[in-house]
Amino acid sequence: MSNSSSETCIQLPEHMYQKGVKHLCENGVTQVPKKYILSEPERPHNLVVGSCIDLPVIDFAQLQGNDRPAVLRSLAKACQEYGFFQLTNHGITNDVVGKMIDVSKRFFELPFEERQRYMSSNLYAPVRYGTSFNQNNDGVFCWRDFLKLSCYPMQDFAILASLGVMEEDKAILDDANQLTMVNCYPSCPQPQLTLGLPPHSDYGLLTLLLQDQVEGLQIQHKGRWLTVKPIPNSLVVNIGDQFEIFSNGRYKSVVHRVAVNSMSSRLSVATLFSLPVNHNVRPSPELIDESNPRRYRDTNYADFLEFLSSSDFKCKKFLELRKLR
Ligand SMILES: O=C(O)CCC(=O)C(=O)O
Ligand SMILES: [Fe+2]
Repeated sequence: MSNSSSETCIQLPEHMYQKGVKHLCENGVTQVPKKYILSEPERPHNLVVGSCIDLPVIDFAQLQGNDRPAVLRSLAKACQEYGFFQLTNHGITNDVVGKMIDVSKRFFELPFEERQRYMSSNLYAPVRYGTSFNQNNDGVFCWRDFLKLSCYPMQDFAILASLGVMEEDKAILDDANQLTMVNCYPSCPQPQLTLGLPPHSDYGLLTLLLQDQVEGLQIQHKGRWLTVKPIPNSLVVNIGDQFEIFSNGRYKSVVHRVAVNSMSSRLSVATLFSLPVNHNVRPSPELIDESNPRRYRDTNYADFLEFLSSSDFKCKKFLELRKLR
């Protein structure tokens, strides 16, 4: 397959892209339109040779038992080294996990006219069907459609115990926001030219990700892109920017991206847990001392949204801007 040059690649009217990738595919697009083609250095080069990793696995059932101290140590190590881990035995039954994936797939299989009812340009709409990352702003579009759902927040955070912070700091979790992004990455005729999601870190505290059995998530580790091997019925958990700040840099919000493939469509359900819009996040006082001074300035979600609408969404720039020098 050739690396299509600008002379041969297709261009469609802008309103076609705004309707989403699935809609394009349903309308018989067999080549990646120019709108989605990344510049040469930004393209995924390790689609074929990309190494697959087994992320550290945390067994949630063991966390509740006698081995808790050892499991908390493994959890801390995973958050420091990878910023990611897979969670097994999380208590959500396989039946519920299967139904979540199934109902999500069925949404994207609805006729376009049905899906379109949920489209909105308002970033705060509680239910929103959209495409790319930020379709109002993206220069190059990514090969993803999504359904965003505002949810009732979860409550239990063993991860705070792994950092060793005390009760009062758990107040950070009061009034938190929970957003669920159901991501659909349709199969792509030229996956070497585009990405399902560009390199980014997640803005919130934590992200829990349920994925089907199709590989695609890649994390940056020691300068390489590593593909996460899905474990059936498990959740991938990753540290977000707010948690990196709260932990004063002990835990890492790691850059990741999504590669697409020509064989099958991929589905993931990402639940992003973050602080309320106007709540400031700052390093926990318990994690600051003379030898480990405060490393980040106060920040909130409104700052992040402003960053998103004002500049290109690239790598870790937001977190870099919050660092104290
Ligand atoms: O689909 C995936 O595997 C990752 C999704 C993701 O990174 C996100 O929604 O922030
Ligand atoms: Fe992400």
